[in-house]
Amino acid sequence: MAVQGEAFAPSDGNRLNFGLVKGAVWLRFVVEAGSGCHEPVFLKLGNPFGNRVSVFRRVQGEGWTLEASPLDPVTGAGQLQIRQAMVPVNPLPDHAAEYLIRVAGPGPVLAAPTIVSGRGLADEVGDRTLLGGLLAGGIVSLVAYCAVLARLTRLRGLWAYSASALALALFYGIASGVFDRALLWLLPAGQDPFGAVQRVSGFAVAIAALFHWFFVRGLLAADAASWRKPWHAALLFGWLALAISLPFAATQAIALLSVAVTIAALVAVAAEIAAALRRAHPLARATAVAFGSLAVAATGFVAMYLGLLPWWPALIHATALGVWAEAILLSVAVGSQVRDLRGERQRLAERTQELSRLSQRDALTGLGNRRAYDRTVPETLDRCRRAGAAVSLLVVDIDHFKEVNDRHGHGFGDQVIQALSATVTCSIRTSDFAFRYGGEEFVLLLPGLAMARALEVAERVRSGMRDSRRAAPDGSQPVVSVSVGVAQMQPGDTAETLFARADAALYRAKAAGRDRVELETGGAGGAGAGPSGARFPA
Ligand SMILES: Nc1nc2c(ncn2[C@@H]2O[C@H](COP(=O)(O)OP(=O)(O)OP(=O)(O)O)[C@@H](O)[C@H]2O)c(=O)[nH]1
Repeated sequence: MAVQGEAFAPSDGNRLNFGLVKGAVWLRFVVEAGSGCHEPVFLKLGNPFGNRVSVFRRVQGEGWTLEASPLDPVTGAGQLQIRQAMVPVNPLPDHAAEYLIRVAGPGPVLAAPTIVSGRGLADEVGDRTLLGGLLAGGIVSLVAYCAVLARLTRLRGLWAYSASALALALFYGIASGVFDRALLWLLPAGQDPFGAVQRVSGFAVAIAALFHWFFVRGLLAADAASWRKPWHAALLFGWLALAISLPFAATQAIALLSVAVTIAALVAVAAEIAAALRRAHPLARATAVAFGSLAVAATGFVAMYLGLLPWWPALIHATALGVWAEAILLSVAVGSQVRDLRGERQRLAERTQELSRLSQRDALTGLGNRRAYDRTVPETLDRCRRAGAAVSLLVVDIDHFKEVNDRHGHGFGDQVIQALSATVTCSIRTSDFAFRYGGEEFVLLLPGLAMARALEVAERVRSGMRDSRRAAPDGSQPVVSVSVGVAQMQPGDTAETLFARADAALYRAKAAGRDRVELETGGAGGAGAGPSGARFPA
């Protein structure tokens, strides 16, 4: 290849691409004498996969000399990078110079020679710094994003996703040369940087694929804990241990292992998605589309790398786009799942509230049941005691209810219970409480009412019940009466002692002939401490 003076102008028009060739590629070019270019010009051998480049130079009339290896980062004085051989091609004013360049590597060889000016080279370094910045920013934001999402959704698999993204970023960083300096710095003296590039990138892809599998498992697994099986961790740590011993391992073996692990992990991901699709997991389809887009791009990239497809740099970006497409699709899917979960939580909260309300209601009368009684009475007594307010408790029991049932049937008995409930509800204020304590026994809790007013309420219930009539199945309108026992809270009273005194009063009302109101006769916890009993005969 002869480089003419006018062809020195760096432009994309000078880009030659020899594609992927197995073995070695030899390039020969001549720089003619006095070509009149004074700006430093370089032949850049784009060589993204870390092949070896040797440059031989011959000035007119002399023998071939091996240029200081352009791949030696030390002697290259900043012009040489691991995968970019920069060969200075400025012609001598009087002599033509001839160059022979050999590009070779253990795998496919790519040689894409480009003429760049010194300024172009500086721009390229700037571009690379920008790319490095974007990559670093992208990684940090992706990890932060995954952390926030993981916290919000409690989907642990998202940590695996950010680990996968980190590993993939490592691959891209290495493939694009962003991490060259770091890699050279880390590499023990005497180690082959090209082999290291291949091994580290192979490892990075395999680790990305492994973490991807963990992520998809975490996302789609039927049993949330199953993805954390110990052998997953063992696999991962085994792999990391291999990665640590990287510089000492054989390149070919490691490359093969990397490919095997990558393929196995990708097959596992596909199997996971297929199983989730069969189970109709809500995220299965989005994951299939997302993973599919990444898989198509990555397959194209690998095919290109293996020489099955023509070299097309855009495919590298397609893989990056695949990653982003996956990230976006999964975000949308996870977001919609979060929305569904929020809705579900809201519905559950409402249902729980409803159930808790129902669990404290008596089905026949709609009044508070025994559970509501047990919750409300101690609380109310406490509140009234602290406020220094009086509180009275009434126990109301239907007289001869067994007889009512026996004579007129249980249906009619139920109607009587409902009638008592209605009478009770009409006789108290909204701030009072009424409970169906047991079968035909009701309890009224009247905060703020002392004995005299409580008696009035009790009497209202008793007379109201007596006056209310309903037709029995036999056409008669039997009178159904109730007996009431009344007690007022005394210092030291508990719900139990207060109830016991009201119940004792009720017992006396029953004993005295029923259809009457009886007051307590004892004080808190026993006899003699309270107001004296009173009787309201029918
Ligand atoms: N119809 C109906 N009957 C009930 C219900 N709950 C309890 N009972 C009945 O109420 C009756 C209560 O009878 P007892 O405890 O002997 O009392 P009583 O017959 O009212 O006699 P005294 O209380 O002494 O006047 C029983 O026959 C129970 O079956 C209910 O929800 N519906």
